[in-house]
Amino acid sequence: MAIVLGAIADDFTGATDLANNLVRGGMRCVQLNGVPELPLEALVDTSRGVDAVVIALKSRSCPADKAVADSLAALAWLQAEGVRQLFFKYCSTFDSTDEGNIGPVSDALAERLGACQTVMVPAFPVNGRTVYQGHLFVGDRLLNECGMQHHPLTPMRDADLVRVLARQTSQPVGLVPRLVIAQGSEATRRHLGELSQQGVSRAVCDTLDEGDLATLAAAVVDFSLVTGGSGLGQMLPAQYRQRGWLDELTDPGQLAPASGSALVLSGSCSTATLAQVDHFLARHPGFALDPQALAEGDAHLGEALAFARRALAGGGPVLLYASADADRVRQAQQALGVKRAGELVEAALSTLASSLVAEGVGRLVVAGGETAGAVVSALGVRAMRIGEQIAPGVPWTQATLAGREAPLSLALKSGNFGDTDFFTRAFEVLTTEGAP
Ligand SMILES: Nc1ncnc2c1ncn2[C@@H]1O[C@H](COP(=O)(O)OP(=O)(O)OP(=O)(O)O)[C@@H](O)[C@H]1O
Ligand SMILES: O=C(O)[C@@H](O)C(=O)CO
Repeated sequence: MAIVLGAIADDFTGATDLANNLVRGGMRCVQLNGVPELPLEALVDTSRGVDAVVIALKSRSCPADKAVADSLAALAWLQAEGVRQLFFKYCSTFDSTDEGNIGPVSDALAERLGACQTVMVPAFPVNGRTVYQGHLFVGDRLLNECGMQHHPLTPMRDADLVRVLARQTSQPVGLVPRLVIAQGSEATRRHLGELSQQGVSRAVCDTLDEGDLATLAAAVVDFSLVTGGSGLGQMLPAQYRQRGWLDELTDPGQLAPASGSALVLSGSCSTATLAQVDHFLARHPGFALDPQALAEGDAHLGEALAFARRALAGGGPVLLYASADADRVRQAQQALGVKRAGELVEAALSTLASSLVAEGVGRLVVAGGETAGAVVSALGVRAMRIGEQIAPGVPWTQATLAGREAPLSLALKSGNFGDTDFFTRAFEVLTTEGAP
């Protein structure tokens, strides 16, 4: 059967989040990192069939024109592969700035696809992200009070998504309210049609729970372009199956047993990650990277590497992190600039990953989407298979690396996903070589 869904994710953790939900919905899904340069068949084994391809980009916080260019290149590749529906995946906390990139990328994709209207469905209720009257909540807090107002790159200081999106696009933005969604998919489709007649081409959708997501999935299954978080991706496979676009439920297959030592790299400063770092450090060794020390030369990075080597020789797992609270992030950003502080951390974690994977790390957890994009690109990971779920939105994945016999097991954790014990639990749920 043809590829049903092509997705473009604006960061790497978001891509594995979506791929995970598609696999759990019974789709055979492949994640490709960066705009592919070769046809699918040249990149992965397609003999079991592929229902969905998720392309991970690092386009969330780069300049809007680059995000648009990369997304259009990814779309061209997906169109050449012949996908039925296009999904633009962004964060369940709608991470963006007033310049973009959600608005400009959605506009460019819609224009190229000839889509008169698309929906914005960021909600991911299982992880506490819901939308009501167009306002995004994380748990019981509005988006701008949940910690996201301190994000190092895309601080979210407004919870009203209609207003947030309106600042990023010249397209008219409207709302599909819960009152309509509660009446079912027919009423929702009708409401979208009415909005379209009024010229509203971007529809932010309220969503309180998975029932609402299922209703929305049924209402938009025939749209050429949908946008949102992985929650919508969780519900689309059932719609595709009803239309006969998918084979009966497929077994996503198991990953090979993992091998090699265990390392966690964290560049995420999100609230959940900070608690996970503390929890890990109470049990295992860790080294804190300081962006200002990194700016002074290679010595700090050398210390981190030496620390990791010693600790990994002791059995691991080991944590190397730049994760810091809002005050320390602000301090680093004031001294170095926002961009440079982020780049120094991403470059350091990428260098550490490359050295330590070459020396035998085989189980790697990376926290943070931008961080994961940098690390995974530095490792040269082009394609990933999805395996067991560690927490909602975070699966183990496996990649084949040039010059490495055993596959690398990789988990890319979105900043605010996972319970406090995520970094230790991740290694416990992974099947390792020699385990009974
Ligand atoms: N101590 C620090 N000072 C300044 N910037 C930092 C510091 N630590 C990390 N950063 C930067 O902050 C950014 C964090 O973004 P990242 O996407 O990796 O995490 P996240 O937003 O929590 O994750 P996600 O996008 O998956 O929710 C990165 O660019 C990282 O390099
Ligand atoms: O949707 C989410 O919250 C995540 O997949 C993500 O994109 C974090 O970067």
